[in-house]
Amino acid sequence: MQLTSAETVLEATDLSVELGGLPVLRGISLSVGVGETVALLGGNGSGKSTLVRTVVGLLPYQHGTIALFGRPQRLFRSWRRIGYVPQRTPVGTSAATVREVVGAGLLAQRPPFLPAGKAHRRAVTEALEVVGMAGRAGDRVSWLSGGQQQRVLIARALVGKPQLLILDEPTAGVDLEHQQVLAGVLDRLTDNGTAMLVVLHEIGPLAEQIDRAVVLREGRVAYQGSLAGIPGLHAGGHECEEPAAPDPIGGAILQQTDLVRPNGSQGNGRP
Ligand SMILES: Nc1ncnc2c1ncn2[C@@H]1O[C@H](COP(=O)(O)OP(=O)(O)OP(=O)(O)O)[C@@H](O)[C@H]1O
Repeated sequence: MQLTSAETVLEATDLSVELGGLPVLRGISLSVGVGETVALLGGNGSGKSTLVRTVVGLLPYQHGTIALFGRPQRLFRSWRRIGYVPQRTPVGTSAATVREVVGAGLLAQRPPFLPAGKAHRRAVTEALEVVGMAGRAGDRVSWLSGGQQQRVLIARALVGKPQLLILDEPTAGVDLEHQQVLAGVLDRLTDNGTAMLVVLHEIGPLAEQIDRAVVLREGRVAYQGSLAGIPGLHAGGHECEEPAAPDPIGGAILQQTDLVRPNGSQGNGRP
């Protein structure tokens, strides 16, 4: 189904999530429109993965609403319109080939009990070409490095040509060259109207295409606005020239160390 550019693809309103009886997300409101790229930032344990996992229905929420393509999440059935790359998933023990893993991203679009047809195989090859892994299509994923496995998972999310792409730290463990390739790919997708919600620790080469940043702190939205408006943010080594005053939401003051630690070493734990 075609969407007009005015449409909101994802809208979360006043969302609260408890895990293990403790609040993890509190009063989160966030939206992503057609062709828009929203970066989700924040320190370790601030709730980024919990938010995206809740949006894709992997975790329940206790309060608020989520709408996907204009429908309440509980009534939403067109999951093929959404591509999701979870945070660094170990696939190292799997005997599946690269082609099979990427092809799994098309299962929902294939008639049951029929072998993959030409169009299916072409789509898989194209998705692998996008991430520079077509030459490894027949290899077991367990033979690949962590960064290569990550690129395969990105291909799996891309293969169904989703209209909303949710990526949880897609560049973690991916070398700079392939981060740049990925940035180019995502840029072309947004030009074609794909909406993106991307969890990032380091902005890196994706900085250019981020339309809006949402910063979480202790399970709340601490800032929402341009990347340049985040004080002291280093976007892949490029310091913002004139960091504007933050637009704190909920009175939170941002600290750079909360945003761009590459190795996730500082944990502020559960809010
Ligand atoms: N299943 C769970 N049960 C209880 N607590 C959980 C569960 N999953 C996550 N948490 C807690 O929720 C908080 C937020 O975790 P989350 O993984 O969303 O953070 P994050 O911002 O993605 O962190 P990171 O940048 O380190 O990946 C953490 O304190 C975490 O311990």
